[in-house]
Amino acid sequence: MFCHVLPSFCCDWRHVGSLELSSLAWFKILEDGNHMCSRSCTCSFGFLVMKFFQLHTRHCRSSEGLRTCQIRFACVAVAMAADMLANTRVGFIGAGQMAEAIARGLDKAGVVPANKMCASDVNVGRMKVFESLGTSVCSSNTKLAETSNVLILAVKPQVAEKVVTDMKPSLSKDHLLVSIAAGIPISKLQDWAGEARIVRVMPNVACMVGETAAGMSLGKTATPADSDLVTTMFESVGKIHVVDEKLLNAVTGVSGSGPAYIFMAIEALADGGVAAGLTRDVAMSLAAQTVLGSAKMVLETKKHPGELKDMVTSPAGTTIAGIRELEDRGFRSALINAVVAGAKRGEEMSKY
Ligand SMILES: NC(=O)C1=CN([C@@H]2O[C@H](COP(=O)(O)OP(=O)(O)OC[C@H]3O[C@@H](n4cnc5c(N)ncnc54)[C@H](OP(=O)(O)O)[C@@H]3O)[C@@H](O)[C@H]2O)C=CC1
Ligand SMILES: O=C(O)[C@@H]1CCC=N1
Repeated sequence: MFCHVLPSFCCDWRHVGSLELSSLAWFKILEDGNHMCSRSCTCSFGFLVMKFFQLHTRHCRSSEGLRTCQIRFACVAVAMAADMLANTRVGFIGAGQMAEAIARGLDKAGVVPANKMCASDVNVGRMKVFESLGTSVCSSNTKLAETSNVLILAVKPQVAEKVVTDMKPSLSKDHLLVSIAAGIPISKLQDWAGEARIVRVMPNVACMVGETAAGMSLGKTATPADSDLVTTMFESVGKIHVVDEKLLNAVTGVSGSGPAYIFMAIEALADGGVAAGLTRDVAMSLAAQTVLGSAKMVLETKKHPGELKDMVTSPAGTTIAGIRELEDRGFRSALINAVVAGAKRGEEMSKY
């Protein structure tokens, strides 16, 4: 069955921009896939499995054939993803809030276990935090480059140039540098880093709970396999979209900075609840759960938020009274302006 399916399958797989493999490697993966399936069924590479399922559906006419092939492709997907991640050693340059959020998320998802991550930071306290996660720590960024093939640049943008240029002699084309620094263009990162392959990602802090919203753009020498690896890593802690690099500042405005706006909204909703007589605990729980439920409704129903808002709004009822207040005070306009201001600030930062 594989002999029948494989040629067009390989073709499709390449078409979606994945690993380039010789046919021998493919057969090894197929064999390993069968072996791994029995012991790795719980592997969290659902998106890869789905890709394989979708691609394969075109090749199977009978439901029995489809089922058998789906199982085999699932095995292949698991084997490929495991193979890709097996050689990945993630090093965090800067062990601050975002590095911790990503490290915790990757470890929790089982995609990169803590013992395959390392961090370096000028702040000893932050290194201790990473040690407590079970990762190793390095005494310098240069040492980090010696032990890690995927480096996540997680220092503040203001120090990024010095940090990366200091590391340049220890970077080679075998390193993938994933920068999460706001506003720093790939062209500058490439100049500072020399031969390392560059991917720029704008995630948000919700990596920590597996619900990040991220955008990414690839540098010129980054490969489809790099794209797959970064996608796998960030899909294990949320959602990631590939965007044109010029739109990454817009991503920063919406979802990079967005959690801060939503935290403020939750705090303000809870304050309102307290003002109306609720205890702080109950008000906070109601406010946070309301944001969670509303976001889920947008994502799961795929209905326009305006339509969902109308579902809540009874004629002459309580909600329209509240909406009128918000409209009077420019609620929507304030959010739109906040996103645009964040994006504009990202553009300014890219010019330093
Ligand atoms: N916070 C967020 O929600 C998001 C942040 N980002 C981006 O992520 C990056 C990190 O942000 P964040 O985690 O908030 O920042 P943090 O300040 O929490 O983390 C940066 C860490 O890097 C350390 N550091 C400073 N200089 C060096 C150096 N030379 N070598 C190694 N480590 C060093 C800092 O130490 P010290 O404090 O002592 O200087 C600090 O511990 C930024 O570029 C930001 O734009 C992207 C998306 C979201
Ligand atoms: O405020 C900042 O600059 C960073 C980037 C996105 C979120 N925090």
